[in-house]
Amino acid sequence: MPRIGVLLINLGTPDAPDAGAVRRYLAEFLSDPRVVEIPQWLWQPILRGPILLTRPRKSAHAYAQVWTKEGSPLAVNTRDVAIALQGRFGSEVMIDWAMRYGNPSIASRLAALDEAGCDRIVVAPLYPQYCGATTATAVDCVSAALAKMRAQPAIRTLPPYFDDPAYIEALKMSVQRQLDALDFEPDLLIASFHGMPERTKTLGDPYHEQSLETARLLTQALGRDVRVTFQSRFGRAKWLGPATDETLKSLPPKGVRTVAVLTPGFSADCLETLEEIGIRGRDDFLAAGGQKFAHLPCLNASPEAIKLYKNLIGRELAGWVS
Ligand SMILES: C=CC1=C(C)c2cc3[nH]c(cc4nc(cc5[nH]c(cc1n2)c(C)c5CCC(=O)O)C(CCC(=O)O)=C4C)c(C)c3C=C
Ligand SMILES: [Fe+2]
Ligand SMILES: [Fe+2]
Repeated sequence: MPRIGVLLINLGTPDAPDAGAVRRYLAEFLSDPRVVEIPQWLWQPILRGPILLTRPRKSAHAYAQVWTKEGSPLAVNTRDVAIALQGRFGSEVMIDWAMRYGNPSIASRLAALDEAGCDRIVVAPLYPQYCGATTATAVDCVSAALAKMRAQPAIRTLPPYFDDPAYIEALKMSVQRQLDALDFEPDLLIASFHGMPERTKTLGDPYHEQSLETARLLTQALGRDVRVTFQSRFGRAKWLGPATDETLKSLPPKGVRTVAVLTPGFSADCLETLEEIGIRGRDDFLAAGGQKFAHLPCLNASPEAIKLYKNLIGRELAGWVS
């Protein structure tokens, strides 16, 4: 019987690409005070009113464009990482996966690991850069589930790995492999990270700094420039910039005709990479006069990714496995 569990956690996704499922998902996600840091008495009427009345239909349309036969890309890619990683560990270690919002929930997979006899668990939020809205809320959710258990497992959490040489190496290998497969040499390589409200930086969130450091190390490793941008702006507040969409539109008039965009802050391809970058980003760039556009896939369950996670998680298992 396995005694050690590993729970890979990713952000979350709707159960289906329809407005009802997207509404349920967005209601849970956007009610998290770690994600929208506005007092709930003020925010809930806005969320339950204009946002949940209009956004689900628009988002469902976007999800439908990237949905796969097996389900949401984020869930499928995260599941595939868990399956591939299980093959790299012995039967003493049980690898499972969960979504912070939606299904499979963190509480349900922790319960499954507990039932399988795991009394030691490594919690691995699959976010290279720490952010209150991603890493912290995943750990909060684990803690909330543990708070309901009489006999708790021992817990270790995977630290952010934004500057880990193993992560930079995985990104470098993956980017080089994908650039080699293109039929063009891009004038510019862009690293697009998910955005955050700018004030979270002043409040002490290290996300911005860690994203810039990842890009700096990747620039060094690749020996070529990497332009940093931030995507997926939400709401009216000022977000981190420069914005990916505005940057893509501004480049062709400046003579940049071909680009390749990577999304190194996302461990798995999802709506934000496949639709926002792969479809809308491409359209924006070509409409502005660009000639060739490539969206480079995330690490997903690639050999580079599995080698990386084996290494990162293996370190957390020190003293727990022989
Ligand atoms: C205030 C709103 C949002 C913050 C803050 C935010 C931070 C944040 N998000 C990710 C990663 C992902 N976000 C995804 C989808 C998504 N994000 C927001 C809003 C905020 N994100 C919304 C409303 C949505 C849903 C889709 C939409 O309606 O536009 C996803 C993809 C989910 C999927 O199902 O594919 C990911 C992944 C990070 C890393 C981050 C902070 C660093
Ligand atoms: Fe997001
Ligand atoms: Fe988006």
